[in-house]
Amino acid sequence: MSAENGAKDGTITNLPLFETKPVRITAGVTYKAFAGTIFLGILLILLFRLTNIPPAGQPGRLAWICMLVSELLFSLYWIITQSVRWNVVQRIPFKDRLSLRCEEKLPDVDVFVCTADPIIEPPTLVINTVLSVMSYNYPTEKLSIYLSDDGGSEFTFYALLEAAEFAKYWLPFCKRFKVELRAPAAYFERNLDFRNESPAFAREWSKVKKLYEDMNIRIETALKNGGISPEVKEKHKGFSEWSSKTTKNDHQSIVQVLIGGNNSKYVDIDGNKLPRLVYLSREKRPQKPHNFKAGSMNALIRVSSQISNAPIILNLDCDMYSNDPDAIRDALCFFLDEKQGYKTSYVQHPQRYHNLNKADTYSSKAGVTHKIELAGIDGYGGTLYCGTGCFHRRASLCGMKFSQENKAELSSAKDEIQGTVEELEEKSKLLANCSYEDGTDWGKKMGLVYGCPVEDIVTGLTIQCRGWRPIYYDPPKPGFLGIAATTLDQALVQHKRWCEGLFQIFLSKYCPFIYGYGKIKLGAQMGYCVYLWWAPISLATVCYATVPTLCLIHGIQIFPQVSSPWFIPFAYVFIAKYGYSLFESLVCGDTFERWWNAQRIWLFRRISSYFFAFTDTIIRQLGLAQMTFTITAKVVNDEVMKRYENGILEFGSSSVMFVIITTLALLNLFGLLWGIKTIFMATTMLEQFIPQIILSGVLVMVNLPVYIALFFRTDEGNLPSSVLWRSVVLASVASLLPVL
Ligand SMILES: O=c1ccn([C@@H]2O[C@H](COP(=O)(O)OP(=O)(O)O[C@H]3O[C@H](CO)[C@@H](O)[C@H](O)[C@H]3O)[C@@H](O)[C@H]2O)c(=O)[nH]1
Ligand SMILES: [Mn+2]
Repeated sequence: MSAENGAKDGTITNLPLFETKPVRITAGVTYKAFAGTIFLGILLILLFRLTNIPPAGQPGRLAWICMLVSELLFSLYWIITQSVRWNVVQRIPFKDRLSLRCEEKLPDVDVFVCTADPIIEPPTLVINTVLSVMSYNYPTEKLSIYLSDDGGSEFTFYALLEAAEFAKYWLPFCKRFKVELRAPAAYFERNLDFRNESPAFAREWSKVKKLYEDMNIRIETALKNGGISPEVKEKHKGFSEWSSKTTKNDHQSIVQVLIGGNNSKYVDIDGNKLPRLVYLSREKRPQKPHNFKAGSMNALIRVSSQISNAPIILNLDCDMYSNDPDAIRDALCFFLDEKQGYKTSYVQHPQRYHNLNKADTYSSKAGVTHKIELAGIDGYGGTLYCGTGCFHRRASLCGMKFSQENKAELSSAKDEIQGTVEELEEKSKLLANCSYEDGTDWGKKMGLVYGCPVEDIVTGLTIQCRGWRPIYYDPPKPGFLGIAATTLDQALVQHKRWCEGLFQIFLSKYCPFIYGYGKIKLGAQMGYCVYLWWAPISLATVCYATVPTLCLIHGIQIFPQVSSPWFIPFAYVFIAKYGYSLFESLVCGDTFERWWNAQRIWLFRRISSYFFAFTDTIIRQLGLAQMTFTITAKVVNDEVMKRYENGILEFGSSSVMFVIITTLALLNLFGLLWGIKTIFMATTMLEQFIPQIILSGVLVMVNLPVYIALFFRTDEGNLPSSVLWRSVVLASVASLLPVL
């Protein structure tokens, strides 16, 4: 307290605006000793495999070699994952000091929100995100919000117009009553106890809620009618940009400054200025590649440089609303700190979600990833840029190299910007045209990097390699909340895209070990590979989930028998690894149930998403296919939602991914049944198969919901019989084929 008081007489300037603390979930030595024992176990396993390869001609030789390769892959991966556990750090900003010291020189901030499709990403969802950032506790004259609409939809434009109107009530309401949650949908969903509130509040609350609901109805009605009424269209010149020929993939640039300029109509009902609000839909032509989200971000960077040119940029996906009205101030501590701030390129928040069910069925929470792994990479200065919830320094995002000299202040550049709103719009349109980037460094050395489905990760890497130091900030109260996948199909498709992109980075010139060599720390290079290796590691999992079972069915032994001393390292590594994984999850706030579900989802991802990502990436590397980007759906019907809330896995289609999952589940069921039969027949060879029977048993337990969906469920989310037949055939053929 006394230090804070000292601020007034200036002594506080030597107190930092943020602090970095090491995090220990176990004492360093304990963990290192423990990891050492696992490492020893791994070496013994590899030694056993190497020294016991069956001679040529004996059945099971190939199977044995597959196991050897898998164990090698697992071992390498285990070593890689150590990097993110040895140097975990926590960042703590002091926004009170910021307010005391920097209130006058707070920089301008531009917020970019990306949307791409009015059906998959409903306009009412998009404007919730927009409203949550418009109402930040930040000087409104320093705040600009840009919505990039890759859907080129007049519904989204219309919704944004409505939001601009509603903001006149919403902002004063939030500020007057210090509302904590500033995304209206989420806010009004909460039950309030009006007994503790003043009558004035209750009155305002009902009034604003009514305004909000009416607005939503207007937007949804327009969508349902498939068009916007002529009366509405007359009210804004912007609608003239749409004609009957406008489609998502074929239209000119549209830039509309909805709020901005010094016109008095841009104030809220209390007479306070509103933040600037801009709608952008960059030009799209069918013959021109548009580079998906990366393309839209680069158009945003250029257009905003024309209109507000703020030195700090916050980048959000359309489903990710701000959950903390002070998030900008927290982030600024990392940029404005007098000693270290000038090195900061971006401040990444973890991706958190507001729609998780209790069991976290699809393991979206990823507690260990967020609390340990990502914070562990930060310890080596390698924080990943994750595409949303990220504050950037405009200079570093635009390709500038870090140098000690450019300690340039994060001052605002808006004085230089001149011209009427119309002039700005016209100039900006040119910057959003698809031909603008021809022959430039955009997508290569400037802005977000093109050509990769995880444009964020690769862009973050290039920024670090230019000498900047990003920060991973995981606040106790989530800064942003998005929508997690609510069906298995969505979850697997999303992970397939990520995994493909990640593996592609590893195979490209951006491979961290090569591109990052000498530029980022070894720990960071390894940390990247925890994710970039998802695809190749899946091969080891596919092998482990099939080969031992197939061997079991054919009476081929693949693990040391239980009485052999060689069995000890296998058992130890298995138990220690999974035991520690459970411990970590619990420490990160998960429950046993969530951890168990996570194991299932990891298995599913690896045998389907990641495996397909591996094969597809190889095909793409051979030049046989082109990059795609499947947008993750953000809405599902009520029935699906109900099942999700009850933690029931949602299959409901005959996707190939499901066929693979089911085939493996059935195969292991066959294996286990064969094992049980052997136990009852009590033959002498039983002992040597116990490890394989246990493995099949564990896999069967993990797959229980699959059997239930196959044989017992009758709801729409079950596994269709076509999947059953196909996988029965596949599993039977696999078990009948001889094991080499
Ligand atoms: O052509 C496109 C495609 C997508 N988007 C936007 O990109 C965002 C992310 O797309 P989404 O389908 O929600 O993908 P996710 O898998 O949820 O996104 C994660 O992974 C992406 C990389 O694969 C990152 O870009 C995202 O920021 C990150 O949240 C959304 O706001 C989209 O509107 C565009 O603007 N243009
Ligand atoms: Mn998303």
